[in-house]
Amino acid sequence: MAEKEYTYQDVAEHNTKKDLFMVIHDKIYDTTKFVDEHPGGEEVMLDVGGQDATEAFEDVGHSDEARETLETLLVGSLKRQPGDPEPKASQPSLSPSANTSTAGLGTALYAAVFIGGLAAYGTYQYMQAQKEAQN
Ligand code: HEM
Repeated sequence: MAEKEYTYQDVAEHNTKKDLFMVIHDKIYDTTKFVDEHPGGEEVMLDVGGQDATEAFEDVGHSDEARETLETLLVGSLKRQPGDPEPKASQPSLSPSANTSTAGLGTALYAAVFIGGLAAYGTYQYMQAQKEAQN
């Protein structure tokens, strides 16, 4: 069966108890049949009906069993359109600025070690010179 593609607009139309879709990790799930069986209650399901439920689903820390159930409800994948919200990632994404500052720290560390080395070398040279002056 070819995977059907839905836009956020398509999913948003399925937001009632009788017709309930949700987006989790950019996949579309038809949770209509499951909503009554949900151990976490129907209320929370209806809250995110027709929307991206990735964060809500992941925040609970659902079991592997819950994830297996989820897979049986798969009906398609999300067709992202310009202007749609970014994928909701549960893991913190590294922003470019965070990367730069980490790189900056590395460079500073190398610089510190290098300067330390120079100072030690300088001291050594100085002591050698002192020794020779004594002879
Ligand atoms: C189709 C999607 C979902 C499936 C298949 C699912 C399945 C389950 C299952 C099997 C449990 C029992 C505990 C476990 O095995 O982890 C559970 C508990 C729970 N779920 Fe979901 N769930 C879904 C979506 C959601 C969403 C979107 C929310 C929140 C907005 C939610 C909130 C909860 C909560 C709060 C519990 C804990 C209930 C308790 O411990 O008393 N679930 N879910």
